[in-house]
Amino acid sequence: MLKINNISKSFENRKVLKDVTIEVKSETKVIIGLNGSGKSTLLKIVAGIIRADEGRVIIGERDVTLLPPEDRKIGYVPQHTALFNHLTIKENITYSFKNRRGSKETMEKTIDMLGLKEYLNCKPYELSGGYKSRVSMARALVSAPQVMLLDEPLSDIDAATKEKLLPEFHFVFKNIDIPVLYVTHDVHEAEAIGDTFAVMIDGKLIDIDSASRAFDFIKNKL
Ligand SMILES: Nc1ncnc2c1ncn2[C@@H]1O[C@H](COP(=O)(O)OP(=O)(O)OP(=O)(O)O)[C@@H](O)[C@H]1O
Repeated sequence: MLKINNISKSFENRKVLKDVTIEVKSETKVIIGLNGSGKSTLLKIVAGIIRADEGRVIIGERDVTLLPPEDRKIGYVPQHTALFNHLTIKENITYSFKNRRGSKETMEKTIDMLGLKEYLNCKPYELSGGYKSRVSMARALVSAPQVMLLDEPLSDIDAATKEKLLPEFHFVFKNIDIPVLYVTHDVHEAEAIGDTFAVMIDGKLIDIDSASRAFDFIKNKL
């Protein structure tokens, strides 16, 4: 279980997260929101990249609020993630594996689930955008995280490739059976990947019962 309790954050005296509280069980919770509503800031706080002004982040029984990113056991796929072009796909994936936990078995399972076996000796520039997304996902998964965070991981991907990837990612999330927090502004993507949904409006997070209600909610609040 991931618990985000009463998180607030200001930048230059402007409050961008306002008392955000959310619980994510072993499920994929999608946060839908407009540009600038605070989604990436929330993920970065959970990942430990930036510090909240107030509030706590709890993973299972561990309060990780003050821990550095590498001690949180979190897999994080940032927006516009970059791969190392001079390294092979295998080296890109094992790069984080070498520095963290995770077993050879987890690595092989991840590579298998994401259909990357035959590309291990390629360089990133030889792969399509869709396959690069699979590699970014694999890189986050090989260290056997207790929570996965994904910040618009398919924002650079064309619609047809997205159609193909979403069910595959859905399968991966079901298989790893940990809390997954997935950020997007695309309602169709949210529906395809999510078990539960929340909408971020101007720094406030509200649980909603279906992705299709997100924009009604946003319009009513604007
Ligand atoms: N380091 C920073 N310094 C100052 N302001 C920031 C910083 N990071 C984010 N902001 C501001 O905080 C607000 C929320 O940004 P955030 O990136 O979290 O939104 P978002 O919902 O992820 O949007 P997008 O979909 O465009 O990525 C924005 O107004 C942004 O300009």
